[in-house]
Amino acid sequence: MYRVKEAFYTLQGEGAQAGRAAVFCRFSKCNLWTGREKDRATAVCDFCDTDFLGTDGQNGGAFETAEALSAHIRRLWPDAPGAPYVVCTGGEPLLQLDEKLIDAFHQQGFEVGVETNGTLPAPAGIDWLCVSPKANAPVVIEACDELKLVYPQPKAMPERFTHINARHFFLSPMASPSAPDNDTDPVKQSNTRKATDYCLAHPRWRLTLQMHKIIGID
Ligand SMILES: C[S@@+](CC[C@H](N)C(=O)[O-])C[C@H]1O[C@@H](n2cnc3c(N)ncnc32)[C@H](O)[C@@H]1O
Ligand SMILES: Nc1nc2[nH]cc(C(=O)O)c2c(=O)[nH]1
Ligand code: SF4
Ligand SMILES: [Mg+2]
Repeated sequence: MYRVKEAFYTLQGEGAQAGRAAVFCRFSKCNLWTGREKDRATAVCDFCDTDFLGTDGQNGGAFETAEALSAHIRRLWPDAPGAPYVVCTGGEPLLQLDEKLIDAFHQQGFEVGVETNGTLPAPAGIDWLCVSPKANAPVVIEACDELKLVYPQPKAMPERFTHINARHFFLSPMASPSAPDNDTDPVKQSNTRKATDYCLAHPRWRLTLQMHKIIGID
């Protein structure tokens, strides 16, 4: 059984695939926060900008089989040329994503991207793996396509992750959890300046912005 909070067609807003059309499959649950506001202050990850509780979002639900979920996601891809792309996110997708589901997405013609906090092993077959470490949570994934670190995190500064075998190293300025866009988020504006300064001083790192919050889409 796979539990999905929501699924929607949009542009990937972050990282090296930013601007690419994708179906986002947002899995329910996370291992670093319950998703309840009352628990945020004591959570390992306390800045999450996402509601991943339950299965009640748009196109959400509980799916008995990998075939059922992959067919559901396929229906959200347009009938037009261009390589179909699904981004598995959450919550923490690696609590649920298994090889069976990756195979089923491939059967439907999708390339499979994953956004993970890196604390759980990744199944084989992922086409694009993005690891985004959180506070002092141990990262067990040692190779990925992109390392996308939310900045600044006092317990997860960039130097801790440069040993990871990644094609790209990104800093993503930390947004206020509930701000709908950048214009109404002075904390994010200040964090963007800090991330910019870090990248200028450490050119291995590149700046990435949450493009969807700039252009006002999901
Ligand atoms: C909601 S998480 C879900 C996937 C996975 N649990 C993870 O943390 O990578 C999706 C992406 O949003 C980023 N994110 C979450 N809260 C954020 C915030 N307040 N500001 C900037 N990025 C944030 C995460 O770091 C991650 O790259
Ligand atoms: N457009 C858009 N791009 C994204 N990239 C990563 C996201 C996520 O929440 O995993 C995300 C998201 O929520 N929306
Ligand atoms: S950002 Fe990722 S790791 Fe942190 S609480 Fe949200 S879903 Fe979990
Ligand atoms: Mg998001």
